[in-house]
Amino acid sequence: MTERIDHTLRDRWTPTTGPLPAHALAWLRRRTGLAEARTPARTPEVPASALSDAARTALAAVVGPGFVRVDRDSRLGRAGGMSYVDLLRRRGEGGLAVPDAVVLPATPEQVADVLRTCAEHDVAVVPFGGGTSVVGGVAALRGDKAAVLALDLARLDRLVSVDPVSRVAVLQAGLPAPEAERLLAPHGLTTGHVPQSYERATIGGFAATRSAGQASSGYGRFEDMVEGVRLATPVGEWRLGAAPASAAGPDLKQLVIGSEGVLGVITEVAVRVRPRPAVERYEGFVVDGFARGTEVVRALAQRRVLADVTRLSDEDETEVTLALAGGWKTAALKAYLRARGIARPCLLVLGWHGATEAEARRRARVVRGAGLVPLGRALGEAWRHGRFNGPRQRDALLDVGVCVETLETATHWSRVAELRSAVRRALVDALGDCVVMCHISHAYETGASLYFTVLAARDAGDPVGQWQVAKAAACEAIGGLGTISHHHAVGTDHAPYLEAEIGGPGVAVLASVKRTLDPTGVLNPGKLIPRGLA
Ligand SMILES: Cc1cc2nc3c(=O)[nH]c(=O)nc-3n(C[C@H](O)[C@H](O)[C@H](O)COP(=O)(O)OP(=O)(O)OC[C@H]3O[C@@H](n4cnc5c(N)ncnc54)[C@H](O)[C@@H]3O)c2cc1C
Repeated sequence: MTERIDHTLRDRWTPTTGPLPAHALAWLRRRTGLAEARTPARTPEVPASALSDAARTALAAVVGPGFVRVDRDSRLGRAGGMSYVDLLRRRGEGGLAVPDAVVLPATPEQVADVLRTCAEHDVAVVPFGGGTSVVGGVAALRGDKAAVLALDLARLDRLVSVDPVSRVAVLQAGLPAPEAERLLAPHGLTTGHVPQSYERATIGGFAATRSAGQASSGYGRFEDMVEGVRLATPVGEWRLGAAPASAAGPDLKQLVIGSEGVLGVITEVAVRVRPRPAVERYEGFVVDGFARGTEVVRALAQRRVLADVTRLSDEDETEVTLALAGGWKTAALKAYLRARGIARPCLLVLGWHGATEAEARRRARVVRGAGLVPLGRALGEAWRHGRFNGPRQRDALLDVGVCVETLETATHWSRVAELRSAVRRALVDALGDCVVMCHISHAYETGASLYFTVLAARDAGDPVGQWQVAKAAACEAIGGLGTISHHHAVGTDHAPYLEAEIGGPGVAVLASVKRTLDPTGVLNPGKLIPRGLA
C-alpha cells in the first residue's frame, strides 16, 4: 500500500515548502495590502473516538484489527480535504470535523462488508481516495449517525486487467494517478488524465467527481474515459458498463460517475486507455486581450483542431505570472510585447501529444495565422515543468497570511465574457483589495470552463468567514449563467446551489436512488444532495 497520508497531517500539500521569493512577497504586499504580521498555526483539537466497541470489533473482523485505526494521527490525516478552508481548519481556525476511525479494506468484497457492518451499527462512511477534494467532499460529517469513519481506499491499489486490443484497463479505485500510470507504462498505455492534483488524487476519486485533467481537450474528461464501474453499496454490488455504447435505457453508469460517495463506493473502474505519446510538444503564445484569445480558442474548438492541452490566461493572470517570474528575461519579454503593439498580453499555452515529432509539429501548425505572437517552446515547457506546483505555492502563500483559493465554472461561448465579469465583480465586492485571475483550461465546441484564482490579505479575525462570504457571492453570481462546478464537484460547498441547476425533480431523483441503494443513509452524509432532501 502506498502511504499517502501525513505531509504532515495535511495542513499542507507536501511536508516542506520553500519560502516565497522576496520579490513575490513585495508584489503581494503592494497588490493586496498584506501586512507583516501572521497568525501562528495552532494544532487542531481531536476529540475522543465515538466508535462503539461493538462496531470496532465487527469492523476488525472484516478488515483485520490493524486496519481499523482510532489513533489521533490516522484520524487527523483523513479529516477533510484540501480546500483553503480545510487547510485553515487544520491550522486551528474554526471547527474541524475529525472521523472517529479510519478503516482500510483490501478488496471490493471487504468494502461491501464494511458498508453492511456500518449500516448495522449506525456508523456513517466517508469514502476517502486521495483526500484532495476542494469542495468539502471528504468532510467527516456524521449526519444523524452515532459515529463516522473515513473509508480509506489506499489498499485497493491493483491493476486488475488490461485488454490491449480494446484498449481498456481495469484499475482499482484507490490507485493514486502516478501509480496507475506506472502500472500502465509497461503496456505502452496511459489514461492521459493529468489534473493539477495528479500527485495525490485516485482513480476512484476521479470517477466519483467527474474530474477533468489538464489534457482534457485531447483525452477527454474522466467520465469520457470510464467504460465501466464496480460499485459496492449497503444493499449489494452494482456493476455497470457492458459495452462501449448501449441503447439499453438511460446510461446508469453516468449516475454513478459523479455520485461523490453518496450512492456507493466505487471499487474498480474500467478505463479507456491510449498509447503513450512518444512526443509532447508545448509552445507558448501571447494574444492581445482575453476576448481575442477566447475567439482563437473557440475557433480551434469548433474546427475540432484543439491542442491536447489548451490553457488561456486572462490579463490579470498573465500579469501575475510575469510579475512573479521577475528577472531580466521577463523584462525583455515585456519590452518585446510592447514593441509588437500588444497592449493587453494574455498567455496561451498549447500542448500537442503525438507518436512522432513530425505529427506533433503538423498538429501545431493549425494555429498559424490566428494572430498569435509565438514565444516558442521554452515558455510552453516551463509551464509543463511547473504544472503541479500550484499546491506548493499555495502552502507558501498560506504561510505568509494570504487568503488563496480557486473556484471554477463553465458556460457556453456566448456567455463567457458575462460570466467572467460577474464572478470577478462578486469577488472584488466581497474581498476588497484582491487579485482575481482567470483562465480557460478546458474548451469544447460549445463553450469553455473558467477557472479563477483569488489572492487577498487574510482577515486574521475571521479567515474562514472571509472566504465563505466571498465564495457564496461568487456562487450566486454563477447562478443562471453557468454551472456551479465544471470539475471540482458538489461536496458540501456547492450542495445549496444544486437544486437551482438541476431542478427539484433532479434532486428528488438523486434522493430516491440514494434511498434505494443506501436505505439507512450511512453513505457520505451532507454531500451532493442538498441538506434535508437526502
Ligand atoms: C491543488 C488541487 C488541484 C486540483 N486540480 C484539479 C484538476 O485539475 N481537475 C480536477 O478535476 N480536480 C482537481 N482538483 C480536485 C480534486 O483533486 C478532484 O476532485 C479529484 O478527483 C479527487 O480525487 P481524490 O482521490 O482525491 O478524491 P477524494 O478527495 O478523496 O474524494 C472526492 C469525493 O469523491 C468521493 N470518493 C472518493 N473515492 C471514492 C470512491 N472510490 N467511491 C466513491 N466515492 C469516492 C469522496 O467521498 C468525496 O466525496 C484539485 C484539487 C486540489 C487540492
